[in-house]
Amino acid sequence: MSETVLSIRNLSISFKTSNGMVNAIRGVDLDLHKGETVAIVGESGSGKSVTVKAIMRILSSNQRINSGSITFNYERDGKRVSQDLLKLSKKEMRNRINGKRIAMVFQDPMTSLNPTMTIGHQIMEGMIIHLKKSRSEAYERALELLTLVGITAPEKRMKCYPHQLSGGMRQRVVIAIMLACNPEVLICDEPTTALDVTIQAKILELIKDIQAKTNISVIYITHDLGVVAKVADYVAVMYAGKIVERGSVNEIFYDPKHPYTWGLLSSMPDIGSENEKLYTIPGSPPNLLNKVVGDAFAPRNVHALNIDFKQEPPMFKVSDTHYAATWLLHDNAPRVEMSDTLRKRIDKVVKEVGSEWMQPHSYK
Ligand SMILES: Nc1ncnc2c1ncn2[C@@H]1O[C@H](COP(=O)(O)OP(=O)(O)OP(=O)(O)O)[C@@H](O)[C@H]1O
Repeated sequence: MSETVLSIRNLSISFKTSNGMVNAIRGVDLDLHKGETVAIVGESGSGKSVTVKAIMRILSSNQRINSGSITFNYERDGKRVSQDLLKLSKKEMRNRINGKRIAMVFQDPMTSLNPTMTIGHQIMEGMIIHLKKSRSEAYERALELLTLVGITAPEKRMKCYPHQLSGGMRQRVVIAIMLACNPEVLICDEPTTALDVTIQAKILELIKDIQAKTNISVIYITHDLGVVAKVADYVAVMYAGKIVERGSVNEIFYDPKHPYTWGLLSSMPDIGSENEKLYTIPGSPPNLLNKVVGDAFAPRNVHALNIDFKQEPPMFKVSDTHYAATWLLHDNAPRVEMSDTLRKRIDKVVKEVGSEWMQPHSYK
């Protein structure tokens, strides 16, 4: 397996609110390796955005980091250094990390673009400030980046303002801006949801393409398991502020172990045929203002065991790369498998999505 670029350990984060403390992240562990894509999936409110915003240290001021570390291994002055990002000051984060070594693409490209500046200026700015490039060097590189992200007539586009471009083009420009400083990690927070399906597919292809060319590591946040299937090497499934299952994309799609993952896969729209009623997981996630006892998913889990209501399950090892936090994996638990209906639905989507992502994983 390739070098670990980012390693999150035991991360717990709460938010102070007028109703009390919201325990948004409860002991997250996550690794990102060089050149690989980890997708974080889960329902709304499961803690995906808080996790990546913690990496960038851009959480709101009511945040409290209760425990944990976020170790980033990166290149500085020609040497590999290891740094706990939680120990850096905001200023050090701004000068050394954000935008330069870790870049983030948000759902709405307009949040990252300045409407009053030409896109050329915006792509060149980071290179001039962070990489100390001359204007002409930055200009040449900006043209290359626009070409890399699939924008034709780049000289002409450099002079455009964001409002003169379509949504898909703006997202491409944001990706070009994010790549300008050659970051080692790119974080994409549902960057395609605001776009139509064809453009979505093109942006996903673009991110994969860039990864193949630059060996950048990517964290991809999404609700959409279809997207995961297309972009990810590894998947982390989040529920109520915890990662409840993680594994390679094949392990998560072919051999999911956590009943929550079964639920997510069953509710994946791509799987249901037109006649089939789309499945939704019954109930709703717990209120994180309250202390969670046992397995947070237990009240929604038809396969719940008595222990689920009393004790939190540890991460059980399924393979070197596959772990799941469900008591169903305990030796003494009854044997429960995903339903036949789900198995059939997964097989169907595998056929639909097809292609190389369902081939055995080869580690880079
Ligand atoms: N500033 C904040 N103050 C209080 N609670 C917050 C704050 N930011 C996030 N939370 C809470 O933290 C939890 C996790 O939120 P997060 O945005 O990470 O979810 P998510 O999985 O990214 O959801 P979505 O898919 O809807 O973006 C939620 O319960 C949310 O209400």
